[in-house]
Amino acid sequence: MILVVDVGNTRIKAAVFEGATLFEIFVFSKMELQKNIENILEKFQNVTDLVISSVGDVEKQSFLDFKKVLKVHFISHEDSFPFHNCYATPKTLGIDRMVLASGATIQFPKQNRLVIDAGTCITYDFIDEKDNYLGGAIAPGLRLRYEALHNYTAKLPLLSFQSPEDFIGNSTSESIHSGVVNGFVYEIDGFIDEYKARYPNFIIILTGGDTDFLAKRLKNTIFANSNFLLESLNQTFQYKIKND
Ligand SMILES: Nc1ncnc2c1ncn2[C@@H]1O[C@H](COP(=O)(O)OP(=O)(O)OP(=O)(O)O)[C@@H](O)[C@H]1O
Ligand SMILES: CC(C)(CO)[C@@H](O)C(=O)NCCC(=O)O
Ligand SMILES: [K+]
Repeated sequence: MILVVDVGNTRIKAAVFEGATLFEIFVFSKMELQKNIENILEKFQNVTDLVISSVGDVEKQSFLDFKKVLKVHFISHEDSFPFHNCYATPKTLGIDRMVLASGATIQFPKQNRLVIDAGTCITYDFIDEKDNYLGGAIAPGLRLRYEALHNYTAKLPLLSFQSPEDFIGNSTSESIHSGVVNGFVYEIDGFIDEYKARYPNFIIILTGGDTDFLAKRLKNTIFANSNFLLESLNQTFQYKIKND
């Protein structure tokens, strides 16, 4: 069994796999990292490998402490990946984006793929049918937009996500919800339309913390899977051990 851990900028997500089978998912904060991993290992005593993809600011040492009991692997730019990286600055490409691109390449062979990860940031990643990773886009995620409005103005309150009544907001809160939520959805649909103008066929995979909310609202057909990064991490690791 392997334990995969995705360290994002907001939360940590972990999952236990045996082959392709996902047993359980865990979500926790950085503060509770070690305690949670200990609990997972207590529950799943057959875990032999810990596989980490991190874009967050968690100390490597927090994971290295587990070296006494299992093998610890940090997915890094030096690993083998199933795509050709055409990014002009491959070393600065986020490991989470590389893992998503691997998952898309492995799960959806021989086709153009667009991966949209709506997390702390929203990222777009495009891998063409010849398995060239081309790049994409990075923008603030949904929650970050609410926070930015509040943090960088004097008068705007910090609101929690709420579906806007209409695109014409008739109060401060409705204006904020419309700007953030409708703006987010229009932006994503707009990006997808740009990709469509360049590539007649591609599949769209949607993942990240805002998957369920977005899946209902986008006009395009998508594969919505909030566990796609965890599944891709498992597949990236299987690919790495076969190819290293
Ligand atoms: N319990 C929660 N805590 C924080 N964000 C949540 C929660 N539930 C849903 N969300 C939504 O998920 C988004 C954050 O996504 P996610 O948790 O995937 O981010 P993350 O942990 O930083 O991961 P990544 O760095 O991979 O984006 C926010 O925009 C927020 O609207
Ligand atoms: C964009 C984020 C923050 C998304 O999690 C992460 O992939 C990252 O830190 N990327 C580095 C920059 C890049 O991907 O080009
Ligand atoms: K993200």
